Amino acid sequence: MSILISPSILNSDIGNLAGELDKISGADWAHVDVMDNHFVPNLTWGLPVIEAAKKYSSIPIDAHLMIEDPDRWAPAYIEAGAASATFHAEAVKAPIRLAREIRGMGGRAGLALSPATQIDNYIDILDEFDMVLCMTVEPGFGGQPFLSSVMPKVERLRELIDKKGLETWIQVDGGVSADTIAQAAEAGANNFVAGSAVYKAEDATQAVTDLRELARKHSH
Ligand SMILES: O=C(CO)[C@H](O)[C@H](O)COP(=O)(O)O
Ligand SMILES: [Co+2]
Repeated sequence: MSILISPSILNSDIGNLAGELDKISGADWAHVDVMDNHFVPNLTWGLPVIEAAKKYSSIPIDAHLMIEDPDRWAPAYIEAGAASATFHAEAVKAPIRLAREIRGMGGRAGLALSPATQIDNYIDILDEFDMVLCMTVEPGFGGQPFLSSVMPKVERLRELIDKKGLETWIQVDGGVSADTIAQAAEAGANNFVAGSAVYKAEDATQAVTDLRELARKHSH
């Protein structure tokens, strides 16, 4: 399974969106965190930023929707230009219907699990999703420490996906850095979101290269 690096623009200089996206042109995806101040206690941005990112960069956009009522809003993110829309298990009402709608529009459908949410309810419907996002911080803010306690869930998910012969990506998001990416790769994640570790680095482009190398070295 390919290793994918998806820098989060959460802590980038959003006033210079085009330049900030340019710094990560060597990455695979640009992770855009949408927060509504209801699902999480923080407010970021919505559809216009997806449209702008699409306009100013050719990197595929990975929309992480930390919002209430994703059933209503997620398709609009694909319509706005995101290649992938990830909605939270804790917020969605009809995950199968929503995933099918996203896929029907040509997008990738992602299911996000907050740290305390288990995968048991989704095991039989894993094939409905292109990606499962295992949050390694409580959603809402960048710069929080990585929760190693989520790794057994990643390991179990990797086993289930492989046993079923699926191509579903496992994404980890939150506190991923040069110090923590190895554990996530060893547990079986293949898609790594890194916000602070990229945008607070002196050289964001180099940080992406370094993270990719570490993830490759530790994945199996
Ligand atoms: O979804 C998120 C927070 O809810 C962010 O994607 C995540 O926190 C990235 O930032 P950092 O790498 O600094 O943790
Ligand atoms: Co995110």
